[in-house]
Amino acid sequence: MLDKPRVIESGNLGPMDSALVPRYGGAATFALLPRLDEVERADIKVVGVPFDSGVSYRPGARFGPGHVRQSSRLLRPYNPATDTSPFAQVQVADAGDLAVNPFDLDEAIASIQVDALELTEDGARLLTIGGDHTIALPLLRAAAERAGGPVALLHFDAHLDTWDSYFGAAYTHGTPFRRAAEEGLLATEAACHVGTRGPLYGRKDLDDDARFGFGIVTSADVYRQGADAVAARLAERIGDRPLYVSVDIDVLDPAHAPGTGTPEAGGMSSRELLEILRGLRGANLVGADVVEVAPAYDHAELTGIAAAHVAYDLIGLLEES
Ligand SMILES: N=C(N)NCCCC(=O)O
Ligand SMILES: [Zn+2]
Ligand SMILES: [Zn+2]
Repeated sequence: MLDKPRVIESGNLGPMDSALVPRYGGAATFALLPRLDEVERADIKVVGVPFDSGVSYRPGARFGPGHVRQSSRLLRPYNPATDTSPFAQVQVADAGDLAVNPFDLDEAIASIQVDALELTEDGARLLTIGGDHTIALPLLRAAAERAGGPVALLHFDAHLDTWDSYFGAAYTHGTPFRRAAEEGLLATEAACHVGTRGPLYGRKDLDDDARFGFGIVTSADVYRQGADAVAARLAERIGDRPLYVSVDIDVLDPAHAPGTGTPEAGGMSSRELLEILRGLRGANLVGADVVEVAPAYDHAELTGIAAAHVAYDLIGLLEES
């Protein structure tokens, strides 16, 4: 059967209809959505960046996009938490994976930026699946260019990722937000890390981070204050600025997301992360990524499923922006 029945709402081509086609068969697109070449145009494009040449510990996030797509087969079209059907009001499509050079980091970063600009030329917004966190830098460059200036940033991560360099290298998965701040891509008064925890190299890491203007909501803050209060504070800080959201899946506790490259104990639950995202409804989201899914360390698709659900809620936020 070549022409598979799809859910169609408001003229938008949605996921394959899992009541009529086995959702576990055939090649996976994100949430079984149509490929970009199957639609005339798309308002939101899901794109994979299979790249992990910037990692400082376990490799494997290059397999993240394929794994998250596989883990997204069970997503359904209606999200009761927000009373919305994220694929109904706008056209969402899977743009496949970027062809990124694994042997030349500079070329990879440059090409991700070019491709992100090309994919958003028609006004579409991107939900990117990584890939290691290095890719957030070119994605932020493209987002700031499209927004016409610095963007607000919510960075969900166990790590600050504002370190300066590793082995003398300036472009790594531990440094993208320092580079972004140096390049003036961020409205740093509206930039915040959420979910940070774990040992640092020294007190200086926090001082440097504060000097760039980032706010910090630690994993312990989320635990003590709760998701709703944290989301309200973040929403206030962001205001109506164009917002980019970057989710490093290691923001979740290793119990919720074991399949990642630099795991740290004491993290948020998937429920807390999803509830914070839902508390951001009304924000002016211009782009988002979910990165650092390394399937070789995943069990029972825990990490892939968490990443797929986070991406699904991010699409809901993009759709409403
Ligand atoms: N972006 C992620 N996932 N990790 C950064 C860890 C940097 C380090 O090795 O200290
Ligand atoms: Zn991290
Ligand atoms: Zn990170």
